[in-house]
Amino acid sequence: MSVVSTKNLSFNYGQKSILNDLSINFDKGLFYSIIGPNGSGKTTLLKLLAGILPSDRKTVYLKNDDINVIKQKEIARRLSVVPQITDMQYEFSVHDIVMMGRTPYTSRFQKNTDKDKKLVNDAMRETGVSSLRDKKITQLSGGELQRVILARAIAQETDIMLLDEPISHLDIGYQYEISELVHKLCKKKGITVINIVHDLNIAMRYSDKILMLKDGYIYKYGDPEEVITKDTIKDVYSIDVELINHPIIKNKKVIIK
Ligand SMILES: Nc1ncnc2c1ncn2[C@@H]1O[C@H](COP(=O)(O)OP(=O)(O)OP(=O)(O)O)[C@@H](O)[C@H]1O
Repeated sequence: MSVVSTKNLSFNYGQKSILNDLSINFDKGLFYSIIGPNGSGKTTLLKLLAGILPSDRKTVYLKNDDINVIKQKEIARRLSVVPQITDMQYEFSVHDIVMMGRTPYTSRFQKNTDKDKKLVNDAMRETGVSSLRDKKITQLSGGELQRVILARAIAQETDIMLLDEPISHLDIGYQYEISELVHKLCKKKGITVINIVHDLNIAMRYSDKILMLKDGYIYKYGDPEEVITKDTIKDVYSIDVELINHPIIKNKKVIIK
């Protein structure tokens, strides 16, 4: 069953057409990657799926509900977002930010429950930010901030997680750890992950399905090895690659020639 879907979704910024007639279903518990060149519409699509950008009626659905008729707080109980750029101007602590993941479940003056505290501590531990607990959010490195924002999304306990290049600022160790963690959340908790990623090898390794965008159109959609081929990469990114079998990992590796 689809937990998120689009039906003939199009989007313009002013006169400029950004997305064209996208119809796609995202099913429960699968790991989806969205790939495509800079400016192909990936972030725009993610924002429409999250209800951050307004969509036309009956073009974006969470289960069977048109996202336009779902209240913001209810959307936040169903879907969490790890955005590309998080502009942190306020002097919140890391712990405060992760606790904000619990906001969809609490009323204004309600105190945090034991469950809230446990979920927040667990999420901070899983993302390796427990030692930063009392640090100001404005004093973090790009990679630390990315992990804190992921912790907030985990604490939000949603069935759907949308991530916009969540590993772009991470060192190679954390790139691997965070990718593994998000994959584990998907497979163990049945969370549907929709992940924008530039690294084709990461996409190949973790995805159940890949959506490849070009100029706001779905260029190709399917299993990783159907989508990432010499021909599609040449056509979409204008580069020559080889796909080779790796002796240890089961997925093919993309090598630039
Ligand atoms: N607020 C905005 N106003 C006008 N045009 C915008 C706005 N945001 C994005 N665009 C344009 O929409 C197009 C798609 O942008 P989008 O951010 O969705 O691409 P992307 O595939 O995520 O790119 P990247 O890989 O660089 O992050 C681009 O041409 C961009 O310049």
